[in-house]
Amino acid sequence: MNKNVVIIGAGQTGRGYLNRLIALSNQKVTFIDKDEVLIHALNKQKEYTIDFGNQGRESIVIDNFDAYSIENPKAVEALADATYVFTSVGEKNLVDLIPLIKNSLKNRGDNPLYIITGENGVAPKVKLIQLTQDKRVHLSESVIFCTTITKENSLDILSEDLDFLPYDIKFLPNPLNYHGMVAEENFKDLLERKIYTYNCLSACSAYLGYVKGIENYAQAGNDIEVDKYLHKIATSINEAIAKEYYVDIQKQTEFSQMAIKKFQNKEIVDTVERNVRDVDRKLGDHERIIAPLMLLTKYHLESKELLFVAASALYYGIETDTLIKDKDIYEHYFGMLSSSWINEIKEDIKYLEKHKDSEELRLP
Ligand SMILES: NC(=O)c1ccc[n+]([C@@H]2O[C@H](COP(=O)([O-])OP(=O)(O)OC[C@H]3O[C@@H](n4cnc5c(N)ncnc54)[C@H](O)[C@@H]3O)[C@@H](O)[C@H]2O)c1
Ligand SMILES: O=P(O)(O)OC[C@@H](O)[C@@H](O)[C@H](O)[C@H](O)CO
Repeated sequence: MNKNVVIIGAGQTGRGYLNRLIALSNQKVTFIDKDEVLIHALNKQKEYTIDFGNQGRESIVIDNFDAYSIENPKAVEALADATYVFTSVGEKNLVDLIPLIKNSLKNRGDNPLYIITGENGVAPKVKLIQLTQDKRVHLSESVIFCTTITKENSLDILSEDLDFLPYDIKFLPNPLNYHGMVAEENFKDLLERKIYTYNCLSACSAYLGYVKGIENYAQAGNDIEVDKYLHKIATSINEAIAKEYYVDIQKQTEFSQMAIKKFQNKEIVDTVERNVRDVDRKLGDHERIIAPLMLLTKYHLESKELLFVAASALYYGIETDTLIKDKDIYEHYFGMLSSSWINEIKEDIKYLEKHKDSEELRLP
């Protein structure tokens, strides 16, 4: 395939996952990133390796790329020549890409530009919507199921062994003929279901792991109490999600079981720290904790365990000073929930504060 491909964001997903699928299709790629140190390292080393730990898959050496910092005029040139631009910068950073992409449109011919987001979030492309004022620009989305983790002080990546990238075909004229990329017709539902199942359960392991003082992510997921919470929460949210998205309950249960299995897999050496990051985003109304709680409300269900996860996330935010400054943080983050649920969260916070110094926190 001779289409030019750019990946904005040469981090864990951009470098370790999106480009793996593209490199395995023998396609060249241009990375663009704001991190000058990372770009310098990519240009100096000219290759990096993706390892799969003990999952039984051979490592892959990746050397199919050029790499430019956003300040380099060659970044704009590469964008002007690109047919496909994948992003993997974090949903909240997408708006920052608008000036760069707009700039590249000035040097572009009539050819269409297809931007495919590779971000967690239920509608990440909305952040780029103003680009579609230019009729050449088309926005699509993909959903990232694969976990990729940077190795310390290295370009190399440790990855889950999964080459499966569903993407929204509705906004593209042709399928993406790259390894592992799968056209999805009913994409919006899949993306929401993924965030409310996988990322909800991921947040459960992560924030419960945090309050229990566990640093290794799979260890957190395998903790006896956390495991019990994960299964109870899955049972409640599955019922609501199956109803909301008209999915067979058995199919949704299997979906959540795959998520729990993945987050408990000790071969994927991930950290609680990576999974708790950006708590302000993760506590958003359409995100992994509040949206499933709202679905529970809609279908007259409840989960004390998920409320405790919400409290643990807030507690993490308070402790790390990473919440939005608001005089009423309960109203700010939980204003959509019923007052009785907000009161439960407040009680949970008191419990967490009371047991702050205990050797090992027991989940209530
Ligand atoms: N790592 C995973 O396992 C995983 C799994 C599922 C989804 N995701 C999603 O993938 C996306 C990327 O996550 P990641 O883990 O690769 O993060 P990361 O921090 O490893 O990489 C993000 C990269 O984007 C770059 N960046 C940020 N803002 C930029 C800007 N304005 N212009 C250019 N470059 C910019 C950063 O410098 C960094 O190199 C996120 O939306 C995340 O939710 C990641
Ligand atoms: O990448 P974030 O910060 O949105 O979320 C952290 C994890 O939930 C996430 O990376 C998952 O591991 C991933 O989405 C795979 O399901």
